[in-house]
Amino acid sequence: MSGHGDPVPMIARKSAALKGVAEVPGDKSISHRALILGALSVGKTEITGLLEGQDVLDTAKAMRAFGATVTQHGPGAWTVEGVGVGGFAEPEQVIDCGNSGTGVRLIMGCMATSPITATFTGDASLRKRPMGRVTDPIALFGAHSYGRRGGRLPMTIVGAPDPVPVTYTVPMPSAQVKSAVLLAGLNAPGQTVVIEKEATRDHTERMLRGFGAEISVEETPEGRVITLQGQPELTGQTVAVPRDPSSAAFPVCAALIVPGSEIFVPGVSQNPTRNGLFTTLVEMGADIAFENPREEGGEPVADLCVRYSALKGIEVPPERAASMIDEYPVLSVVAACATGTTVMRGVKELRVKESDRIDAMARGLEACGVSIEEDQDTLIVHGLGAGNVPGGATCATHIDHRIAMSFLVLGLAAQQPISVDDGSPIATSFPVFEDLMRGLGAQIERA
Ligand SMILES: O=C(O)C1=C[C@@H](OP(=O)(O)O)[C@@H](O)[C@H](O)C1
Ligand SMILES: C=C(OP(=O)(O)O)C(=O)O
Repeated sequence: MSGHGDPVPMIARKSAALKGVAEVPGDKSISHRALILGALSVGKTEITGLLEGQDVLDTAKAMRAFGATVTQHGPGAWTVEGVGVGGFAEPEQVIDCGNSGTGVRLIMGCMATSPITATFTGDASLRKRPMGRVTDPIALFGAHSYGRRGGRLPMTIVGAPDPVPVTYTVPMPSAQVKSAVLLAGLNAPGQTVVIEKEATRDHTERMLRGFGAEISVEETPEGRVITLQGQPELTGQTVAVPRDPSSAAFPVCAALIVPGSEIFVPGVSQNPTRNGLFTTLVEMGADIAFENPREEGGEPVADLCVRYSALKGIEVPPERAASMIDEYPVLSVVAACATGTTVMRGVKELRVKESDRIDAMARGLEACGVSIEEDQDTLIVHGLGAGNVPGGATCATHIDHRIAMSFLVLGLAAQQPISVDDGSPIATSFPVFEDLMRGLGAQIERA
């Protein structure tokens, strides 16, 4: 919701070894897509393991506003009775996507080729984020958009009454933009082609195929060429949402930096377009066993067994950035506890997330006594080694869940407690974070 309530200051203190099982919630990206594709299908979609974070709840509400019937039956168990491709009704009220870039951008895409008008808004963080990256390609289908200067929310989209198919090369590595174009292409006649120079998370492609769309992906020297046949009949499916690797990152990184820790994190998605953090941590010397690899709900998953490790800084290959884009904040915390320097290049997309994540991490790490270097596209952290981060600061989270969780993780291993000014945004993606971390032995409290 666009209202951002009272701030919730939180504090994390140096903790004894973390132990136990961390059952992290369902994947946020897949949860949004399950609701949206369910709404665009004919018949009933049954979802288990849905993330009940605020971002996803806002998408559920939006799908109701466009005419779908979305019902919760129990924890994580939801059904969607869809209206079919091209069947969206015109919402009577403003669509409030709260804190969620994924929600607003994907929904703008899927209404842009229907003869309806919708107005979108979000919280103070989302209202600062660029929407031109979606309104540019949907204009090619024939949609019009009227927003604030700089392509900011609130924004009204007038859908194309007679959409034409589009061939579009995504100018930045963004699964949200790729997905918005594919979802718009669903209700255009003929073939919509999306070209991405760097592979980004592929849940939309996988799920569109699973719901019955004709979609092909070709790896070419120019990048991944995705071809979608327009106006398919999508039919309701059963979707088992795997656990979110981006949420798993927090207990995993906490266990790596708190001496003596050993935790088990079951059923985490290992989709190769999402698992860059785990590859990076192993290169830094992390003791992570990937047990029982299997397929669940069309995604590769594994159980992770993670033990405290003495880590060393590395240079993260820039071409890995898209597969770990949301994990750089917590990686920079791990880097502060490693020996040597960790270089993260090719990360300028971090500047347009819920906050400018390069700036937020740089300022917070400096306040905690860690030395950093940054430029527009780079963050470099000079690690102090395990147990040597002074801490003793309050870090600003800028309505950004991942910044809040990252500094709370650092507080578990720092010499002095670390506070965050506002932990409330954690509920957007990981509503059980506090309880889950405390269950492992982490000293995290509301301040
Ligand atoms: O498509 C998605 O579900 C997402 C794509 C990424 O954003 P961009 O597309 O802006 O890179 C990521 O940061 C976000 O958390 C979820
Ligand atoms: C960037 C993120 O989400 P969104 O873009 O959906 O707000 C995130 O969850 O880290």
